Amino acid sequence: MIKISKLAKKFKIENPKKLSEQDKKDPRLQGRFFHSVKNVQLYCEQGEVLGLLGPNGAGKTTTLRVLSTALQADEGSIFIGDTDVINNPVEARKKIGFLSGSTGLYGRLTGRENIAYFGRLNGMSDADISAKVEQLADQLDMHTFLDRRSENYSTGMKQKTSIARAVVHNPKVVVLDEPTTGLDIMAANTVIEFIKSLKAAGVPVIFSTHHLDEVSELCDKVAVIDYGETSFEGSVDEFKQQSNEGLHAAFMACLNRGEKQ
Ligand SMILES: Nc1ncnc2c1ncn2[C@@H]1O[C@H](COP(=O)(O)OP(=O)(O)OP(=O)(O)O)[C@@H](O)[C@H]1O
Repeated sequence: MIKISKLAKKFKIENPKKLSEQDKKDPRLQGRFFHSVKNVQLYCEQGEVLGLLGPNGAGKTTTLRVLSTALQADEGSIFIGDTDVINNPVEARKKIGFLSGSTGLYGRLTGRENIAYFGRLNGMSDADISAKVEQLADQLDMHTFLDRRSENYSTGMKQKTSIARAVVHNPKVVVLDEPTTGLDIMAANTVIEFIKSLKAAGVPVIFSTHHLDEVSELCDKVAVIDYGETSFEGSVDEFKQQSNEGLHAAFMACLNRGEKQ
């Protein structure tokens, strides 16, 4: 179970001149601080997949980075089962598999070595790592490139390796930031099937996406973040009911942008 309540995270702006034009006009910019996440809540039960939606800059990545302990929250609470993530980040980290958009692979290592390295960091035995890498290579269709140096991997190969690395230690929950962005249809499909296998194994998965068809196919729940606040949280059916003109219109109906601009 993952439960986020009233989460807030702001960043100090060291150089206001470097802000993007969009950020300069954003109501979350207050003095020297940009309040990226102001009031986010979401809840994902055992075996559920939650799709995190929101326009560019809404605060999805910031939320997922706080959830995965890469960033510290300013306010709010996060629980993974009984574990208080904000007060026990070291314990929480062992329970989380996190795919971030920004973490690179070690180019001089092969895919297998990259994944094994993370397994070792998580205290796994060599035998357990070998067995798990084989299983993940089957699931993510990685055998043809697994023993090549990762520096020349395609985007899809890199993403599959990063996903395998994120879950090698059998985390209790999995958090994926835009896992299919930039992938071709086959690689995206492999990743979607992999998320389905996590769900089947009872692992809660939260993933951010801009692809509404993935939400429809994969998710039990949807949360929409707009200007750093959860503007919708509910089941996929409830999300679809936000409009009778399709998923895109349902998403737009969750934003209420006009009220804030
Ligand atoms: N370190 C930082 N310092 C200042 N502002 C930041 C920082 N990190 C993020 N922001 C701002 O916080 C807002 C939320 O960013 P975030 O990356 O969480 O959005 P997102 O919903 O993931 O967007 P996208 O869909 O484009 O990936 C953006 O306006 C961004 O510019």
